[in-house]
Amino acid sequence: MQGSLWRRCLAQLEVELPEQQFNTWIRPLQAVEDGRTLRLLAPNRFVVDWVNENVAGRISELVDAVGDAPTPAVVLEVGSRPSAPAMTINTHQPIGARPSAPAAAPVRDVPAVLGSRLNPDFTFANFVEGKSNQLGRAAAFQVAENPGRAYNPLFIYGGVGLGKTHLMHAVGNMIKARNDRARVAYVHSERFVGDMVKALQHNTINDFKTAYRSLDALLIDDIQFFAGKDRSQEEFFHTFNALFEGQQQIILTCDRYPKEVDGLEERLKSRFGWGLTVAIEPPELETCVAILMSKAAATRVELPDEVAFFIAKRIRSNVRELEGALRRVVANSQFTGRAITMDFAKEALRDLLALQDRLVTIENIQKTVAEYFKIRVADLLSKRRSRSIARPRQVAMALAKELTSHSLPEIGDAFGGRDHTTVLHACRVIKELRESNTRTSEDYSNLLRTLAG
Ligand SMILES: Nc1ncnc2c1ncn2[C@@H]1O[C@H](COP(=O)(O)OP(=O)(O)OP(=O)(O)O)[C@@H](O)[C@H]1O
Repeated sequence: MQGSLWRRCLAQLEVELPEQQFNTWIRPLQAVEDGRTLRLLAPNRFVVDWVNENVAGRISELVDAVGDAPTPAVVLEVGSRPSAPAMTINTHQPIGARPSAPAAAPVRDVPAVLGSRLNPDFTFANFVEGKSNQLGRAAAFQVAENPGRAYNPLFIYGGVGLGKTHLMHAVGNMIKARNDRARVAYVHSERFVGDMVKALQHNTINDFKTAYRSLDALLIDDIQFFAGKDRSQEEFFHTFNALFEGQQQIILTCDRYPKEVDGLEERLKSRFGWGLTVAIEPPELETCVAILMSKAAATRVELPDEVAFFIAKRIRSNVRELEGALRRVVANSQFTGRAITMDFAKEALRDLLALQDRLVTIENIQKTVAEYFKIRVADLLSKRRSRSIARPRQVAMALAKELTSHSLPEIGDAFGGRDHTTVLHACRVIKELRESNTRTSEDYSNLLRTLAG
């Protein structure tokens, strides 16, 4: 059982920390208490580093406050207890709900209704690691090594084309590589909805249910498509519960943090947070360059460093666009027989770059918003809180969220180093005001038109 001292600390931390932080960093900790020491075992070094930097002091204070004298020493390290699944610190997880997968199913193939749609090209080996995706990759790798037991569900979210699907397939491929009898299915959420509708029409919903529930791992991509589809959510809710209780692995991706998906049932949102929720951020320049080099090497194309840097600097939106640009350069070079040089790349990408130049940047938004409200950009970045500055700042933040692929922390940074929760708050306020206040609604629409045409 989980030690009572840590349980009391946990209860307090759950109240004090934002839910996402608590779920990501604190919930995965496993506690071992012996009266003198409270050992906190973290699944990997990222968790250790984060806890050390952000909450270690607070944990010590809480242990001081709630522990018996003499206060136990707190030790934080990477590790896990041997019987991890039953003892994982997960206040919602039914402990020992079902110890193992159902007894030997007669056929171990993925049922026909699902088909195995894993893409063999998406592996860990060709996934380039960088600061932006480090935690996501580490978590995915652990899930692949220990499906159903490391983090369940694993929820990966982030903007388009940043590698969520790639990571998800990488997990599936690794699970299959380690155990070719494992039933792993990748299903886009639109396909789930479509298959379910068909099953209802053809009266085969029971087969549909059995098929999904017999999996060892279910990977569902882009779950934002479930929004507003109540019957599918209902079905998925039961599938989720059945898999979760059987300790079968669930991996989900989404273009945003689960709580922010409008039209998704609360009970699903809360379940999505039971395991680990990780964000994939847009890659920084060096990672973009490394991705380009790796993709070029995979197709045996020689890509000079300076050209890789040039493409990475100019195409900043996402990895898919980056790949598209590289493909275009390579195709042109193969077609014309010319070597890939800087001049060649500039020429090959001329149209794309012109388009890119017209894309909206945060700086551009700040400039336009400042002009519109007749204030200075510096005001937007300042700490001033008067309404005449704070409201335009919130509008600018909401526009940055809507029109760019930058993450909330990046937007916060670009507005004078603000926290991502401030950006989130701004987006919510503006969304509400656009519905209730004509003035704000008009201002916002005018700005949208100016910026995005
Ligand atoms: N870190 C990376 N290393 C190598 N390739 C990457 C990386 N990140 C993304 N990619 C590549 O970028 C392309 C887009 O990635 P992917 O389809 O996984 O994005 P996504 O986040 O699922 O996007 P969407 O939300 O649109 O589904 C893929 O070809 C993928 O291989």
